[in-house]
Amino acid sequence: MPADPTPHGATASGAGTSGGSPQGYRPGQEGGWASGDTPQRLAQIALRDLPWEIGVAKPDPAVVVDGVTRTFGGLTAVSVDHLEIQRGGITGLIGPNGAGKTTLFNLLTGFDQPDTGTWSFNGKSLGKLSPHQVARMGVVRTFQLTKALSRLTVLQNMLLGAQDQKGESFFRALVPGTWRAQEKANTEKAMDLLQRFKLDTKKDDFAGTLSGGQRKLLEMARALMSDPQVVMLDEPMAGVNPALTQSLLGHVKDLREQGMTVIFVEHDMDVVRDISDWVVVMSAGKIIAEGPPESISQNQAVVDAYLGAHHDAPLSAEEEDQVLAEAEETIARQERSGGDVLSSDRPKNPKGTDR
Ligand SMILES: Nc1ncnc2c1ncn2[C@@H]1O[C@H](COP(=O)(O)OP(=O)(O)OP(=O)(O)O)[C@@H](O)[C@H]1O
Repeated sequence: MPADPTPHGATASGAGTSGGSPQGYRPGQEGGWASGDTPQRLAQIALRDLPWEIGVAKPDPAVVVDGVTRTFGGLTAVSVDHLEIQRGGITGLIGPNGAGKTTLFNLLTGFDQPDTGTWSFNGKSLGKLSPHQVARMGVVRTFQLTKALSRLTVLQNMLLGAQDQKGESFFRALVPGTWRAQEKANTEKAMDLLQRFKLDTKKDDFAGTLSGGQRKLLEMARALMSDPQVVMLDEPMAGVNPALTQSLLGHVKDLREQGMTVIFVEHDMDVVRDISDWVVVMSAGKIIAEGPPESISQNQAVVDAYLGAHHDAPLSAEEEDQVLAEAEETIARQERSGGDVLSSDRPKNPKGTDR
């Protein structure tokens, strides 16, 4: 835990009152908000003043998680007592391989169902909803291993991300005039986004021909087709070459500037420090710390469970064997499930991070 768990002299009592106003600051106060501050700036100020405590209430939470557990056989993959995600902020979710980050993403977005617990967005329960229904409510995610469909073009992939595609409905399809207009609007929107992500010249290329970084960009652009309010990014930088990293980072920051709430999983601590307003650390399914980025490296539990790991050293022969065994297990599991496995099934790095 931090030496001073209530930095800047804030108290826990200021947190937890929803309604959109950060507590503990008044206009004109040193370091406080000014009338011209953007909602994002207000979110940053509000988060900066919170105690660095697990489960701390946020001034204006977009997502609230309570008592969510998910077990696989005897393994507890996720066990989160209470977590609030501040609206309009960028929250980094970090932790060693196998900590439960992807499983938590899967649960929050309807790709998996928990054993226990509730979670909500804007006060509305997201429990028992399908991924499609969750996306309609405004919460979308991307995947560690991108789900771009290789044999569809870039533009077709984008159009798949659009909500309320009237052309998908049988009865509406009988009245093509209704969906042609929407298809046109969706195509225009897709092209705007592709331009923003510098993929417009590739619109007719098959997604399978894109580089790893370009696929990540496509996945992010596609997620935006449904006008989400919360965007959950699972390792957006993994496998991206340095030339594209800055561009991707810029796009993530842009999401916040446009008023979206961002939650992202990342192993690269430089990236986490650069873009996060708040960091949540998981280990063995539990949240072991929460705080602003600068608080994390001071937290002994985090250093012990994650940062202090010898993850920059080369793999030993035993660790290589472990990676190979896990890869074989993943492939076998993929074959058993007909190839449709979630990204959480990929092999783990025994060093604790992917760096
Ligand atoms: N479908 C599944 N079946 C069985 N076990 C699973 C399944 N999905 C995840 N697990 C297990 O749950 C634990 C949490 O996995 P998860 O992928 O959520 O961790 P993570 O923090 O996202 O790791 P990484 O950083 O490697 O992606 C791991 O021990 C993993 O092996």
